[in-house]
Amino acid sequence: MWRAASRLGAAVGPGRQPTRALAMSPWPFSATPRDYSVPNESWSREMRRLFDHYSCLCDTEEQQQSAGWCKFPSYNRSLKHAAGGKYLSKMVQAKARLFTRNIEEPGAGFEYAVFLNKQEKTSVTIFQPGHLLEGPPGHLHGGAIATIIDSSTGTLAGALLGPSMTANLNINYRSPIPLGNVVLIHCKVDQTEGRKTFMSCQITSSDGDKLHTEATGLFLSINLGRLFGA
Ligand SMILES: CCCCC/C=C\C/C=C\C/C=C\C/C=C\CCCC(=O)SCCNC(=O)CCNC(=O)[C@H](O)C(C)(C)COP(=O)(O)OP(=O)(O)OC[C@H]1O[C@@H](n2cnc3c(N)ncnc32)[C@H](O)[C@@H]1OP(=O)(O)O
Repeated sequence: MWRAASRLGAAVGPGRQPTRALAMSPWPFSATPRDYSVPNESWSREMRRLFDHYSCLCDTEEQQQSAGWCKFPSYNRSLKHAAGGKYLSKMVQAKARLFTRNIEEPGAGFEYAVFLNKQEKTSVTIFQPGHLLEGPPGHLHGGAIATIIDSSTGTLAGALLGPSMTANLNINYRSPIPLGNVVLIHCKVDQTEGRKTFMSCQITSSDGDKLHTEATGLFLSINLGRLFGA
């Protein structure tokens, strides 16, 4: 991992602090990673209500201990996820952006926040799909549904196992999702076998009454260095 990072020209390694190095860097980038999964002006009342509800479950250290919930930060680059929010390098993939965070207009694309319960190996994503994600008239594109499922299950797999990749995803689309409607994406780990983690996922309306989508997926933990040819 360290070897792969140094191949990227990163100022990381045992005993080295990339964020501090960045603070002294001449590059015009922020050293503080922006968390995109926080309320903005496009969030509906329902989206904010759900955000507050899950945030309350993980408000204090004490509550985190008992309930096991925490909000997972969401950056706009997967390299930052891999490095715990820090920049690994300014030079590599400078234009690369995480697919779900590359529409800049608030509310136009994927507005979401992931809450994890590591003890129970579950997560809930609150998701408000924007108007640029249209498939059937007025409704969410099936590929966008697959994307948010992949991101939600992938985040849970990544948080529990470290770097991992989707090997398989099976999706049953049960009822269309209207654009702008807030939905919940419930993910859980069904089974772990060595490097393999089998997950399942359901998308429901925010009151839980309507089932929109069901999915299962297989994630394989990987050596991140392999992605960079190490
Ligand atoms: C991406 C890393 C980022 C790091 C992140 C760190 C923390 C994460 C935290 C937050 C993340 C934030 C956001 C997350 C957002 C999005 C997540 C998106 C994830 C993706 O969007 S990711 C892109 C799509 N994804 C691919 O692009 C994969 C292409 N693919 C491959 O790279 C290889 O294919 C790989 C690595 C999957 C396996 O390769 P490999 O060489 O390591 O393993 P191998 O083939 O030997 O298989 C070992 C055992 O798994 C079984 N097996 C394999 N594949 C199977 C299948 N499909 N069905 C059933 N069983 C299967 C074999 O049968 C064998 O089983 P057995 O051991 O029993 O014989």
